[in-house]
This record gives sequence, C-alpha cells and structure tokens, in this order.
Amino acid sequence: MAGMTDVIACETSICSIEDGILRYQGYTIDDLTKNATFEEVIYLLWYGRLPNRLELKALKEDMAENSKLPPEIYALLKLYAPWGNAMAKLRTCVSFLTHFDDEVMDHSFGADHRKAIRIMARIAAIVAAIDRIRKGLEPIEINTIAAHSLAETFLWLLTGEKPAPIAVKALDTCLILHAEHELNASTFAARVTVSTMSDIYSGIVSAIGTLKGPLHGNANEQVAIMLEEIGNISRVEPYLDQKIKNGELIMGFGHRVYKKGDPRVKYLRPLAKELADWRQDSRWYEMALKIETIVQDRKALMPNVDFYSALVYTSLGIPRDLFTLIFAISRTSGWLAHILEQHENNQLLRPRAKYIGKKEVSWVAVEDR
Ligand SMILES: CC(=O)SCCNC(=O)CCNC(=O)[C@H](O)C(C)(C)COP(=O)(O)OP(=O)(O)OC[C@H]1O[C@@H](n2cnc3c(N)ncnc32)[C@H](O)[C@@H]1OP(=O)(O)O
Ligand SMILES: O=C([O-])CC(=O)C(=O)O
Repeated sequence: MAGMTDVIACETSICSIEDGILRYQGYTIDDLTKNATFEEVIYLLWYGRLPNRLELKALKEDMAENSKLPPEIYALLKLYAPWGNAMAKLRTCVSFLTHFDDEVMDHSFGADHRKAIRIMARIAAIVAAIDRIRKGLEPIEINTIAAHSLAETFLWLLTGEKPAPIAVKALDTCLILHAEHELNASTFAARVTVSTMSDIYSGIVSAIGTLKGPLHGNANEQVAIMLEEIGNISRVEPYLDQKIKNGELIMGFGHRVYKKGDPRVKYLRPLAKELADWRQDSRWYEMALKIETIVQDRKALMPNVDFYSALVYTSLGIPRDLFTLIFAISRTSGWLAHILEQHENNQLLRPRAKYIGKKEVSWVAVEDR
C-alpha cells in the first residue's frame, strides 16, 4: 500500500513485467534489443504490432516531415540562463509546442496519432538545441530521420558531425531499452493527466516533470556524479562504506518492481564495456563493476537501468546533465503509447486516500487561538 506498491491502477496491453521478464506488446526486450530498431519499437508501442517495410518507411518519413521546430523555440531557448536545469528547459519547450499545434484539444484517434508523431519527431531536436544554444552555438536544422535513424540524427544535431556507427548503434539500443516500462511514475503521471481529457502535450509535460526526479529518471545523472566523486577505483570501497554508514541512497541501485535484478542491465553492462574499449578508457567501467559487487554484498541491491546507461552516455560524449533528457526522448514513445491507450478507452483516474489525520476538531475563533 505505501507508495502504491503492487496497486493495480489500470489495464494495459502495451507492456508487461512478469517473473522479471520485460515485454513490449508481447515481445521480450531480448528479442527487440537483438533485432529491432528504435523506430520499429515506436510503431510497435503505438499500433500493437511490428510495421512492415512500407509502414516503417512511412513512419520515418512522417517523423522527418514533422521534425522542424517552430523558430520561436530557438528564441525561447535563447531567453534561458545557460546554466539552467536542462530537464526544466525540455519541459517548458514541450509545453511551448502546444501553442503551435492547431489540433491540441481534438482527442480523436487520428488527431491524437498525428500529435504523437509531431512530438516524437521534435523532441530529439529540442534536446540538441538546448545543448547547442546554452553553449553559444547555432542549432542545426538538418533532418535525417527518414534516411538514417532518430539515434543518428540526434547525435548529428548535438555535435554537428556524422556520428560513428558504434555510437549510433549504442544509442539506438539504449533508446529501445528505455522506451517503455509499464506504469512507472512518469507514465502514471501522463495517464492521470490525460484521463481528465486534457491534451497530449500536458500529459508529456507531467511525465517529463516526473522523470526529472533522482528517484526515477534522473538517477542516471546522479550515477555519473557519484563516479566523478569517487574518482578512482581505490576510493570505491571507502566511499560506499561511508554512504552505507550514513544510510544514504546509492544511485542506480534498487527498483520498485525488480527485486532480483533489472533485465535491461544484461544489455547495458556489456554495452558500457564495449564503448569503454572503443574509447580506450575503462576507468569508470572498472569502478562500476566494483560498486556493483560491493552494493550487492552489503545491501543485496542490484543495479537498475540508470546505472550502466550513465557509463554508455559518458562514453558517447554526452554532457552529464543531458542523460535524463535522452531517457525522456526514448520514453516519449512509451508515454505517448499510454496516452493514446488512455484516451481510446478513457476513465478518470482518481484513487482514494486513507485518511490518517485528526477527527472531529471544533472551530476556534481567531482571537482565541
Ligand atoms: C528508471 C528508474 O526509475 S529506475 C530507479 C532509479 N532510481 C534510483 O536508482 C535511486 C536509488 N534507488 C531508490 O531510491 C529505490 O531503490 C527506488 C526508489 C528505485 C525503489 O524504492 P522502493 O521500491 O521504495 O524500495 P524498497 O522500499 O523496496 O527498499 C527496500 C530497502 O532498501 C533500501 N534501498 C532501496 N534502494 C536503495 C539504494 N539505492 N541505496 C540504498 N538503499 C536502498 C531502502 O531504503 C529500504 O531500506 P529499509 O527497508 O531499511 O527502509
Ligand atoms: O518502472 C519503474 O518504476 C522505473 C523504471 O525502471 C523505468 O521507468 O524504466
């Protein structure tokens, strides 16, 4: 009951977690990680089945056509303090997009799907623009989603250079693994918001605000902060001893649903190793392995999705405070799937609270208090 543990709040056919096996629309993440692209996963999440070649091409073309940002977004980003919180910038930008969409309050199936494409197509470009504008660089407007992939396009928009194939493949794998996760806190927030028949943009804004917390999506950034604080492998043990003694959380460990380990780690750990080898710098990887052993021994806690993804993003050269925004790019596909599902068969989500406060208190006039 506390923290709504194990409470069933709605029905879904998008994602299941049963006996530690994570499935999107019935497909295991093992199958998807090995075989799918992120674009195929987007289609699968929204339409309930894998696309054929033509459907996949149409989705990518649709995203490419809709990816151009309103110029006002760039003007808005120039108003932000460069040091401002990047997730808050993303949240405001998505909210701002509402004002350029003439179908906002049309909740029909067709309009909802068109808006989903528009949001999915733009979110990566917004994240790249946030980073470039705060660095005093001009945002890049090329779009290659139709010909290449969202992963490749994003890295291109961020750096201005064609990314290495190993980097594109790694990011694509991360996007697949982060795309969907049943009724996690941010997805729940999105569903609650749109269950009032509010619009898709409001749902995504609620979700971004929820993912932003360090107990949820921001744990990946906190993992990088921890690794930086530790600095080298000889300091891992004393650092963790101190944290455990102080009763502090070790970021990137523990999970509400997985008590025997997060199935995504099986893919992220070797990916972190592959990229460390590619970069010829395995310091963080070695530290991470040691942290994992100690935390498992002393606290019986296993790493979650945010632990090794922090190492992958670091090797990709992505600034630490964009890690959660990359999670948001990917999870937007899952949030949108849940919003579409909620709107298709809507019922207001309004649980009850168990009252534990004072009972039958009598009024006292202000002069007598
Ligand atoms: C994408 C994601 O959102 S994945 C999660 C990302 N978040 C993090 O990595 C932050 C660190 N982890 C945590 O804070 C928690 O493990 C959560 C929020 C993810 C899950 O929380 P809960 O389901 O409420 O954890 P739960 O109650 O089962 O924890 C059991 C015990 O382990 C402790 N614990 C759980 N995680 C950690 C941790 N990372 N470090 C230290 N202790 C922990 C709890 O404090 C609790 O101790 P207690 O029984 O002495 O009070
Ligand atoms: O399901 C959760 O509580 C958190 C999580 O792992 C995710 O959102 O991917």
